[in-house]
Amino acid sequence: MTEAGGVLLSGEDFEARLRQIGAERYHNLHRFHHRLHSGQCSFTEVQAWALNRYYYQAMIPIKDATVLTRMSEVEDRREWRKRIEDHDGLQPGDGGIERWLKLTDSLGFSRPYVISTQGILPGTRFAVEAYVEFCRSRSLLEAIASSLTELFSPTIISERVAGMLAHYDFVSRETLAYFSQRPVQAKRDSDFALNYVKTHAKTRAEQNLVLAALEFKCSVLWTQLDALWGAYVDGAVPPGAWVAGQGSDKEQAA
Ligand SMILES: O=C(O)c1cc(C(=O)O)c2c(n1)C(=O)C(=O)c1cc(C(=O)O)[nH]c1-2
Repeated sequence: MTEAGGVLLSGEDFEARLRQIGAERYHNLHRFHHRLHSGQCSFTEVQAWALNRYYYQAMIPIKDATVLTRMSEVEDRREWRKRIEDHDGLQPGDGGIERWLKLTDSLGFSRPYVISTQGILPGTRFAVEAYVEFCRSRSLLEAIASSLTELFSPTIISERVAGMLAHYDFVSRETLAYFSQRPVQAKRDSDFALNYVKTHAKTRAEQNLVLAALEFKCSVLWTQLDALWGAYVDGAVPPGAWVAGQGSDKEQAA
């Protein structure tokens, strides 16, 4: 049947279109990730990546909390709240944000500096804020669809951990512990999100909104890496953003 936006895609074709977006646009294809995973990043570039990505990590549970408030089904909330628990942990010293801070600790940053986010790039801030705002203002279907990049994250995470362990003597399995939990969590989360969009996008127009949400999210991830490349590989650090030596434990103590 033809309707607004085209012919309704079968579940199989719809999923294939989603996977095609990942194959063409996911941030595993970005040159910054090739540089990071193949050992070509300087220590400063790895520091900049970890410092900036902290903001993404810190905002994910806030994004997920806004999505949760719009879920009217108990089963959906029960599933979705696990995402918040993964990042915030169930007690102090636990959870993904804490594990990310162990990474920034190991790279020499002081925690108050990282948590303040004062040194992050404007490009990081704008991209992450756009993601949170998208999830706040668009339909629940689009908000859930925008998390579907996680379908593709287990592969990039295994490439990243293997590559970074092989090439950088300043990282270890312990300092990369954040990533040890993510593939299982991402699989669980993306199974739920994929099933949700396949069940709830009942018209082609809705399917198109889901596809567009995934494209938008790929751009959120891509833009963050563009910002890192411009600032720390090309050397055009925007005014006010972190430069090597700032925000360190040593600076804090001085
Ligand atoms: O390491 C990565 O490349 C990567 C990618 C993504 C993603 O694809 O959005 C997430 C994560 N990691 C991640 O750790 C994470 O907690 C996460 C949550 C979400 C989301 O959209 O709700 N994506 C991602």
